[in-house]
Amino acid sequence: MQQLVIALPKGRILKEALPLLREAGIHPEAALFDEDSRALRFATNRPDVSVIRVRSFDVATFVAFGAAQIGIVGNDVLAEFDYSELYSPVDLGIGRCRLSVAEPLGTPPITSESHVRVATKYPHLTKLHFAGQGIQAECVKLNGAMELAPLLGLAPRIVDLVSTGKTLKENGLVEREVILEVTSRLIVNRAAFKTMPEVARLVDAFRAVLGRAAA
Ligand SMILES: Nc1ncnc2c1ncn2[C@@H]1O[C@H](COP(=O)(O)OP(=O)(O)OP(=O)(O)O)[C@@H](O)[C@H]1O
Ligand SMILES: O=P(O)(O)OC[C@H]1O[C@H](OP(=O)(O)OP(=O)(O)O)[C@H](O)[C@@H]1O
Repeated sequence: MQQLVIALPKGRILKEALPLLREAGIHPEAALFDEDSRALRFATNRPDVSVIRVRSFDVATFVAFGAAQIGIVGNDVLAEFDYSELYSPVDLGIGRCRLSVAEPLGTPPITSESHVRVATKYPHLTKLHFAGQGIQAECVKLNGAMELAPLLGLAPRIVDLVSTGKTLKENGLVEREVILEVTSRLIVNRAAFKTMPEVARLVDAFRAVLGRAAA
C-alpha cells in the first residue's frame, strides 16, 4: 500500500483545519492535538495515511520536496516561497488574515525615500511590494514579535500578518497598506498528484467538503 503523508501546521490553522480533515474522511489520532506530546508524526483512521505536525513555513518545504504529498498552509507562505512543485487547488477559507505594512501612529508617509528598512518574516514579498513603488526595501528578518521592531528602533516599519488589528493597536502601530489577502490552502506535490490516485481522490474529498459548506 502506498503511504500518503499530510503536512499540517501547528498552531491556529491546525485547530481550524481539523474539522475539514475529518469531513474529508481523515481522523488523526488524539495525540496530534496534545500540545504536550513531542511526537511529530501521527497515525490516522486510515492505515495508508499519516499526518505530520510542523511549522507552517516547513509545510510548504515538506510538500515541495515530496516528503509529504499533501499539506495545508496559508497563501502568505506560498507566495513567499513560490515553489513551482506545489499545486494549490483548494482555498479552504480558514486562517483568514492579511499581510500588511504597519508603522507607528504619526509616521510621515514615504514620499522621497528610495530606501526603507522593514522588519518582517516575509522578505521576498516585502521587497517585491516596495520595488513595485520604486523603493528598495532592506529587510531585517524576524520570526515573530515584529511589532517590537519600530518601538525599539530596529526598523521603522514592519510587514506582518494582521487579523483583528489587536496586536498592532496594543503596540502603538497602524496598518498602512495591505499587500496580500490571506487564507489557508490545500497544497499538493505536483508529481504525487499525477502519480498517486489517492492524492487526487483526497483533493476531490476536500472540494466536496467545501462545496457542502458553501451550499
Ligand atoms: N492573526 C491571524 N489570523 C488568522 N490567520 C493567521 C493569523 N496569523 C497567522 N495566520 C495564518 O497562520 C499561519 C501561521 O501563523 P504564524 O506564522 O503566526 O504561526 P506560528 O505558529 O507563529 O508559526 P511558526 O511557529 O512556524 O513561526 C500564517 O502563515 C497565516 O496563514
Ligand atoms: O491582528 P491580530 O488579530 O492581533 O493578529 C495578528 C497577529 O497574529 C500573528 O501572530 P501569532 O498570534 O500567530 O503569533 P506569533 O507572531 O508570535 O507567531 C501575527 O504575526 C500578528 O502578531
